[in-house]
Parts: sequence; C-alpha cells; structure tokens
Amino acid sequence: MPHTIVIFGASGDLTKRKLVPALYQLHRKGRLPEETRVVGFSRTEFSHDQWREALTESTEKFAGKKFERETWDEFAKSIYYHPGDIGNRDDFVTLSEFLDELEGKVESERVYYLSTAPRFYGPAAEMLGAVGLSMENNGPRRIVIEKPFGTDGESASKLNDVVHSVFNEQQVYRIDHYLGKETVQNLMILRFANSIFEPIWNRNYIDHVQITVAEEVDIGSRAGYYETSGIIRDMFQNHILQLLMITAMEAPIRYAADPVRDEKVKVLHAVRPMTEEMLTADTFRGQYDGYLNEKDVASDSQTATFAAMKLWIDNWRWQGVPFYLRSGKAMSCRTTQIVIQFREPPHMLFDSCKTRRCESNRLVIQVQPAEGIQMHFQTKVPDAGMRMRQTDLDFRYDREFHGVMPEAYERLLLDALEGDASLFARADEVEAAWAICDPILNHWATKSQPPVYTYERGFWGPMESTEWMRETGREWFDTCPVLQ
Ligand SMILES: NC(=O)C1=CN([C@@H]2O[C@H](COP(=O)(O)OP(=O)(O)OC[C@H]3O[C@@H](n4cnc5c(N)ncnc54)[C@H](OP(=O)(O)O)[C@@H]3O)[C@@H](O)[C@H]2O)C=CC1
Ligand SMILES: O=C1O[C@H](COP(=O)(O)O)[C@@H](O)[C@H](O)[C@H]1O
Repeated sequence: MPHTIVIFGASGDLTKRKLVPALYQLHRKGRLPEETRVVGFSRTEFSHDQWREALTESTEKFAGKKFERETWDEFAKSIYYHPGDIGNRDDFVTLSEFLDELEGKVESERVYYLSTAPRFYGPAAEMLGAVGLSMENNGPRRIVIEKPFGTDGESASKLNDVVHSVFNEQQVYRIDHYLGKETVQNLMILRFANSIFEPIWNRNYIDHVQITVAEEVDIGSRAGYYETSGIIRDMFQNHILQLLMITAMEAPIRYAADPVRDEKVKVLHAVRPMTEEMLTADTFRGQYDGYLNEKDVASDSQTATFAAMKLWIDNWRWQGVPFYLRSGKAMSCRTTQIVIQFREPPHMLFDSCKTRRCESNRLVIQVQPAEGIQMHFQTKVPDAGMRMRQTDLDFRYDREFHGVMPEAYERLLLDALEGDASLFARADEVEAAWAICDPILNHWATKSQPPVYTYERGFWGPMESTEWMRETGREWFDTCPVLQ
C-alpha cells in the first residue's frame, strides 16, 4: 500500500536537521515502503521545487558523507509542499484535496507528523479531525507527536483528551528519540535475549543503578525554550525515565507495542512517591556558571541545567536498590551511560582488598557516544602475589559491526510508517512520567526550594553533587568514554 507522511512544521529546524535526512537515509538503504511520499505543511510560501531545493541544501549538510546526489534526486521526486496555517480550517480542506489528488484516491497509509511548536499539537489534531483527515476509511491514519508532550501532568492529560477526541490511542505515536537509539533497544536485547544477566538483575546482586545523561553543550541559543523547560522537563520526564523503565522493567510476554509498554508503565507506577523529606534529601539541582549571562536568560533565573535524584522502585525485583539519575548541560563530556553496580563479595579472602576498598563488579552500558557495554571485574595482577586490579570485558559496536550507527529518527519514522508503536510512548506512560516529575518541579518552585548549586563548565555538575553521593557511601561513575 502507498504511504504518505505529512510533516507539519516543514520549514522548521527538526524537519531539515533530522526528519528529512532520516527519510532520505531510509530511501538510500531501500527501507522505505514502496511509493512513500513526503508532504510538507507550514506557512512559508514554498512551491514544491523551492522546498525540494531548500531540503537538498540542508540534507547535503546534515547527511554529510552519506549524501549521494543521484539517490537524493530520485528521492526528491516524491517530496511535495502544501503551504498552510494550522489555525486555518480552509488550509486543511485544501491539504485534504491535495493528498487525495496525490494518492489518486487509492487506499494509502498516512502519517501526520507534528513537528511544530507544542502549542499547536492540540489544534493541529483537532483540525485534522474537523476535515476528516483522521478517518480510516481509505487506509490507516496515524499521528506522530514530538516532544514535549505537555509541561506537566495536567497539560499532558488535557492534550491526551484533545488528541483522543480525534484519534484513538492505537493511531497515536508520541516520540521520544532516545527509544530510537540502537543502544537503548540493545538494552532490551541484552536483558531478554541472554540468559546470564536476568538471574542477577535484581536486589540480590545489585547494589544500585546510575543513569547519567551528560552533555558537553550548553543551552546554545535555546534560552526561550529552556527557561520555561529546565532539565527536568527537557531530559528527565522523557529520555531519562525511558532509560529507567527499560533498565527496570520485567520481561514483556512478547515484543509488541502493548506488552512492552504495559511493563514499562508498571515501573513508573512502582516508583515510590516522594514525600517532602525525600524531595529535600533526594533531589538536587544545579546551574552552570555563566548560564545567567546567556542571551534571554533572566538575571535571577533559578532554572536548573543540572539535576540529580534518587528514586526507589517498590517491587519485588528492586526493593532496597536506589536508582541515581542525573543529567546536565555544559558537563565534562557527552556521555549517556547506565551503570549497574553489583554488590561487594560477601567475604573477601585477599589481603589487598582488606586494607583498601576494592571496586565491585560493574556493568556499564554506554548508550552514546562510544556505544557498547563493559563488564568490570577484579583480575589478578601477574607476578604480584594476590594483588588485583579492576579490568573489563569490552564490547564496542564500532569494533564489532561495520558501518555507522543509524540516526534514531530513521528507526522511529520507519516504525511509524509501518505501524509499530513499540518504541513510542503511550498516553498513560507520559502521564505517569509527569506524576514523578511534577512533585519535584513543584517542590523546586516553592519558597522552601533547595539551593541551586553553581558548577563550572566542564565538570560533572556541582561539587556538592559528588558530596551528596558520597554521603550515601557511593561514588558517581565519572568517566568519559574513550572514542576510537
Ligand atoms: N529541533 C530539534 O532538535 C528538536 C525539536 N523537537 C520538537 O520538535 C518541534 C519542532 O521543533 P523545531 O523544528 O525546532 O521548531 P521550529 O521553530 O524550527 O519550527 C517550527 C515550525 O512550525 C511552523 N509553524 C509555526 N507556526 C505555524 C502555524 N501557525 N501553522 C503552520 N505551521 C507553523 C514553522 O513554519 P512557518 O513559520 O513557515 O509556518 C516551522 O516550520 C518542537 O515541538 C520541538 O520541541 C524535539 C526534539 C529536538
Ligand atoms: O530532547 C533533547 O535531547 C537532546 C539530547 O539528545 P541526544 O540525542 O543528543 O542525546 C538535548 O540536547 C536537548 O536539550 C533535548 O531537548
């Protein structure tokens, strides 16, 4: 069946930087369903050719070495543009006519991709409904919604209501691009396609888990967005909680959208609600030095560019195992890693570990940029009595597999076109994620707010965060991955 993807926000940054380059890569690799057409919609008055030209330039820039002119020209023939305003019903009527004409009224699968400012998500869905574009009488209709999905639980729930007034949940694909990353999907493979990890993946063997998403970049020119967002809305409510869910979930009964999402949501429901004491003791925020001088940032801004927190998951598998989550801008290096820190051996035979503390086993899942997995364990130092040192088994994607890692959007766009929602967030999932974040945001907004610790750019967040962790008798795994 032919496919049409309609991108709302066609002249925007995400479209040119990620969406169209990803669609082009899928075409280049021969993965796009046959007869896939791309239709852009935004207010800028482009003709089809003008939009194609603009995309040629940007795709060449963003696809880099993978750009092949001939292949692109072939792909560009299936790109079209329809100017319009999301607030104008007539523009949706003409869009509908244009799509019918393009598809020749043949049964086709359609994906509507909302890549506009979040305030347009609800109105765009309503307009699609108002002119009958959500009706599935001539093929499946799906809607993809970019992040952020709401700014708190209440707004997310309202947005869900609006979207559900037009589309049923099976038609709705809420994007979290972290789920499109190969290494995040590999975490499910690691856990559920191997038999050696699952038996020890629990409170009996694991002391704690650390999830770090550190970015070297600062907020750049995004102050307008970031000042109202901050690190919790930007990274925790979505990407970090997704990593937490996949790390902590039970095995789904099969790999399909609902069984996977059922298990993920159970994790969020099992996260212990934070009391006032916990909010004070177990959440931590920081701001990089110089943030207040960024263009469009208020001089007394309290916006957090760094946060750390300790969560507990109250279920049989994880009772008593703290999950430490942290993320920040302008940190030491770009690294997303999940550290599974195992318990110490119950009894130490060797003197070298009696006089000093030896590190216990650790599994480090490098989500990016040095994609891979390392297992750390003690090894005997040769010719040195019974001295030992931490060494590792090191799996690296770049050594094992040739070719570059695909962009997350490639996988997600293809899944949306093919109707597989496994790697998209469900309505209850986003609302449950907000239920964890809202109390933190509210606590930070009150008078009794915790301090905003300043940190130097290029550090692992505020020094106090290191102290905060040390007080629990543990250490952050502050290691930048080695790129080869
Ligand atoms: N950029 C990124 O890296 C990321 C973006 N996102 C999300 O994706 C979404 C898009 O982001 P981004 O591309 O950066 O945003 P931009 O501001 O660059 O683009 C917004 C787009 O919306 C269009 N638009 C604005 N008003 C209307 C209207 N009334 N009717 C029709 N179209 C309209 C604009 O075109 P025109 O003015 O021509 O109408 C433009 O194409 C946002 O929700 C963002 O949060 C998520 C992750 C990363
Ligand atoms: O959604 C977002 O993610 C990026 C980080 O994504 P990554 O794939 O580069 O890890 C972050 O920089 C941005 O602030 C946030 O909006």
